[in-house]
Amino acid sequence: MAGAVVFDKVVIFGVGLIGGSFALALRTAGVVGHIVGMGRSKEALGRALELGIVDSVGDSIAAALNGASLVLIAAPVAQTEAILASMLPHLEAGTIVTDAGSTKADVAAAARRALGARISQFVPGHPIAGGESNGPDAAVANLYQGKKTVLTPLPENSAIDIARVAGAWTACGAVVRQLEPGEHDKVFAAVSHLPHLLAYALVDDIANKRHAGLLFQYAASGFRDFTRIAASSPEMWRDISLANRDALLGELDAYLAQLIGMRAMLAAGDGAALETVYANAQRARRQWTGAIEAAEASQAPDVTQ
Ligand SMILES: O=C(O)C(=O)C[C@]1(C(=O)O)C=C[C@@H](O)C=C1
Repeated sequence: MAGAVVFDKVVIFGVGLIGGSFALALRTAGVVGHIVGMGRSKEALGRALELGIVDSVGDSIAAALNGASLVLIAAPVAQTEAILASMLPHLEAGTIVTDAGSTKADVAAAARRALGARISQFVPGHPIAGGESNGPDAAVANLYQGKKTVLTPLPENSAIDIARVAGAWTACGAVVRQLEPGEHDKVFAAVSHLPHLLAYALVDDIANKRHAGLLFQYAASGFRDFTRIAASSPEMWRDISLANRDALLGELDAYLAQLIGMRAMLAAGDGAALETVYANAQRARRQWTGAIEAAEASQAPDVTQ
């Protein structure tokens, strides 16, 4: 890849869907020398090695971090502080550390507690891509292609380190944006964390009904589309929900108010009011998907030449 930043040694904590796809994407782009996998599951690490996602599995944090150019933490967000604290004694001055956590204010605070004066080496990030499957077998080289990655740099980060982390994500095919951590957490509470909570809530509610078997037997594509994300990792979403609790509570309250309003329309048989909500939502949803399609078309290579 012409002009791309090259990373001699990349260490990835968590070699599942997110970390594994990062490894495969960097490798496909030809911007990485050696990739070391780290993590708590020996089974996942072995599988990542077998699939060629990583070149080796770290025997120890000291050995893994020796000469590392870039470290990605792709583990549930509640583990960030412990992982960074375990890295600190072995962290070389030239190593940049980033993460893929879905919440950013708590990650920044955890990093400050764990790294102290070395905080400048940590550039927080969040790739806006994923899926309900996890583990190394779910990893794919094109997961980040055309997707956004949001960096929420800290005041202590150098422009060079921010650019290097941005370069890694650009090499993966992602479009890099920057947000302030609090703003990031508010945005994703609304458009990612709340939808996950709602999908889990609906499936749990149905599953707990006496006639759940009958209901699932007839549930079709509408239910499938609405609830796909309820198949995601409960541990990951427990951590995200708690880490972004205040913003998520705010969004949940607003949604409950919307539901109460719609319940009243339904109870009153007010079809016009219900239809207005449905029409507003349909218009907004179509505008949103239209904008995505237009952006994809403008990014697609010109095949007419
Ligand atoms: O597609 C999915 O399954 C996802 O959950 C992806 C999704 C999202 O909510 O859009 C979830 C968490 C990540 O932080 C980014 C993206």
